[in-house]
Amino acid sequence: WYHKRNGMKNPPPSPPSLPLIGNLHQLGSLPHQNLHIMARKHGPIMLLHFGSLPVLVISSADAAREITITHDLTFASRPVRKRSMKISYNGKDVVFAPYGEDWRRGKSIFVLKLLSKKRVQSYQSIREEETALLVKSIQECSGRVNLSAMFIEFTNDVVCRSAFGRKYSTSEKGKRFLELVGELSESVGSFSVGEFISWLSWVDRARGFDQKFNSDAQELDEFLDAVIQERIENQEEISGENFLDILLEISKDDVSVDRDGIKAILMDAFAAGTDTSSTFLEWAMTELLRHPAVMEKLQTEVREIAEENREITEFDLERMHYMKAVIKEVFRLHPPLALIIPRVALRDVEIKGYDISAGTLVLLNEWAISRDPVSWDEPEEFKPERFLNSLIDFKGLSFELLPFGAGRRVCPGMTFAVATIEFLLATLVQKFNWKLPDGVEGKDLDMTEIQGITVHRKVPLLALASTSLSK
Ligand code: HEM
Repeated sequence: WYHKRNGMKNPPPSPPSLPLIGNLHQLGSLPHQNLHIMARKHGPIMLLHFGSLPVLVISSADAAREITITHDLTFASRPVRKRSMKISYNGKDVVFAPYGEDWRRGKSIFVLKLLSKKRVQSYQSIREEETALLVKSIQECSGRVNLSAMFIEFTNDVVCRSAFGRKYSTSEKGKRFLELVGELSESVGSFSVGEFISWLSWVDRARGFDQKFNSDAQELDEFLDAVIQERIENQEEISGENFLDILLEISKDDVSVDRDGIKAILMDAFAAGTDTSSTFLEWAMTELLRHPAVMEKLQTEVREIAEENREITEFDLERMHYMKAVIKEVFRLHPPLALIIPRVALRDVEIKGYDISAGTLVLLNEWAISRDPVSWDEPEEFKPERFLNSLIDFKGLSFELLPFGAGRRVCPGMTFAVATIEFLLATLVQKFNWKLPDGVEGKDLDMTEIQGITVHRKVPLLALASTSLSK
């Protein structure tokens, strides 16, 4: 019915669907896992329907290349949805902006001005200071360390200092700001019934979703406005060394970067840059605690390159080849954005012989791609060694590993995120020995996932740390 209506000659295989709701009921609470199961039966290029909206689900490296490189321009846009438009100031940001002039301008600000290699190096002192603070809190913790909570605070502080030049996690207002960013991004990321089935939009209204979303968005807007206003009124505080100062500087010459544009870009940095990195760190420590032999090998490498009490340098990190392999393996098994931020087809196109119509929503299931047995031996096993003599990287050219996406919409925060993650992870294994509390063995560690903005651990990760001298 759907296909006939859309006039498609050869649509991709589709699982059976229900009238009116399509396949929405099959997504469950962990859509990436359920879509993975469905793709095993129907193939790596699969067509679903959310309400009447056609949704293409991609689950292999080969098909991902078609979307992100071969037909990059056709799939360079994001769907225009009510909620994402609201928090992105009508697409004045980068993450949710439809393909066009605003997106291009915003993306080049991220790539060239806020997150260039040189600029990321200039944030090194922030990474060092925040890592030292985390080490200190672990040393002061007499019992179990809640690593999940610590990683969230750490990444929030690193992004906050890089974005605003100061931390907000200590004030009540600041804490509320971070909470709002989390809640709003999560609700944009979830599949709300009313967005796909317009006659059911009363369900969202009746549940109070819309009202809460709008009042949260307003509160967040007021916070950002106040921060910007304060900076404008205290010109002497402008250092030019954080996102806000750089954006204010750009807005002097470029009228298109107005107040809303600045707020939208700042919002992106928090929505896209905090939970992604803390989720990664949480899974990295989880896998190391589950695999003591990998932990030991990593500690040996790190401690040989940077002896115990010496601070690790960026030059040291470059020589830590095993650590880089561990990081790739964690990204492979636990991509923080398991379903890459949705794209949309701008025109009719043929993918591997299948007809895709303009307006189709595209979901790249990175979780499925990086577990595909066609690309990976023993895909469910955590084996960093697989990367030691391999050219596969996560920079967007190896389609079997795309935690940061690829093509025009690739993540501009990769260098920033990897610098933060590498430095913290190396320091944590250099300075401490780790084990699970209460005699829990690695193999018994609860690995249940939960879908928020990212796919993170359902149960917080608790661990015991001892200084590496007391092995
Ligand atoms: C481990 C950390 C991170 C992961 C796994 C991650 C992953 C991703 C992914 C998968 C996308 C979508 C790419 C696509 O559609 O092909 C994306 C987009 C984006 N990310 Fe990241 N990201 C991370 C950190 C960051 C950081 C630290 C920032 C900024 C401070 C950032 C800013 C953005 C922006 C602005 C976009 C939108 C790009 C566009 O639509 O053109 N990300 N990220």
